[in-house]
Amino acid sequence: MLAELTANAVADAEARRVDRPMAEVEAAALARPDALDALAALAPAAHVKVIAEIKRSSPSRGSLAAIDDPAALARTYELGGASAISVLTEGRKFGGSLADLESVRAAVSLPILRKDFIATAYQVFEARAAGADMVLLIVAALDDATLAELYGLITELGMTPLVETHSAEELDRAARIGAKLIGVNARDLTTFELDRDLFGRIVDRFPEGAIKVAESAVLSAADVAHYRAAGADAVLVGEALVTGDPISNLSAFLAV
Ligand SMILES: O=P(O)(O)OC[C@@H](O)[C@@H](O)c1c[nH]c2ccccc12
Repeated sequence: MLAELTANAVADAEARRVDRPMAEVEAAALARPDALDALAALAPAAHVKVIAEIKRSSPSRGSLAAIDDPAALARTYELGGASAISVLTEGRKFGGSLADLESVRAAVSLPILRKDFIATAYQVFEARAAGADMVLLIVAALDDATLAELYGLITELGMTPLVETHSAEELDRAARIGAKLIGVNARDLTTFELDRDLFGRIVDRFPEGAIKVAESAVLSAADVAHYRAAGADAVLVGEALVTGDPISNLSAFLAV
């Protein structure tokens, strides 16, 4: 499943590249104002930080919300106290696009994550050209050489990689490339199974000083409290915010 999602995302990017060659995207990326400092925005604090996600659907959960105006939802997230915004740009299974990210960029001043299945330099330049400040790198989808290469390119462009893991071994791989912002996804992207306790089981393997993000399966303040008690600096929340009332959910999550 993860391999297929990644192969399809790369194929879609290659199709876009026919109309918009690398040189053009690279120039657009370099013409953007500097990326925002996501490490500062998500730094450990006395309260948990929320990365609020814009996601229309997912392969595991099906259709979630229409989200006709992603910019308006992003503004709501910002007003509600989110520290960063995640925009799913994958089109086939998640219903997102780079245009969503661009419209969110124009609407908020929070750091924005391009959430997609990134495996090529072209996709990284696309992210920056659309205004992203962070790019997701899923360790399970990348070999060590590609992971290191994309990590380097993202940082060179002034952005912050969010390195996503789903096991102690993957956390070690993230540590080895010097990742400073690391997520543990409760959902296994190869089987879609959920394991809310994974974060707590492997939290000790986070490298010193890295920001700890718990991803997925936050439906209530109790889930946030569960991750916070296990040591999460931030939680990445999608479904609960796109299907419920974002303001009241955010305020409940931030009160943990
Ligand atoms: O909707 P949830 O359960 O709150 O999860 C959000 C986020 O963690 C999830 O969308 C996600 C985590 N890692 C991913 C990688 C690709 C696509 C999606 C994801």
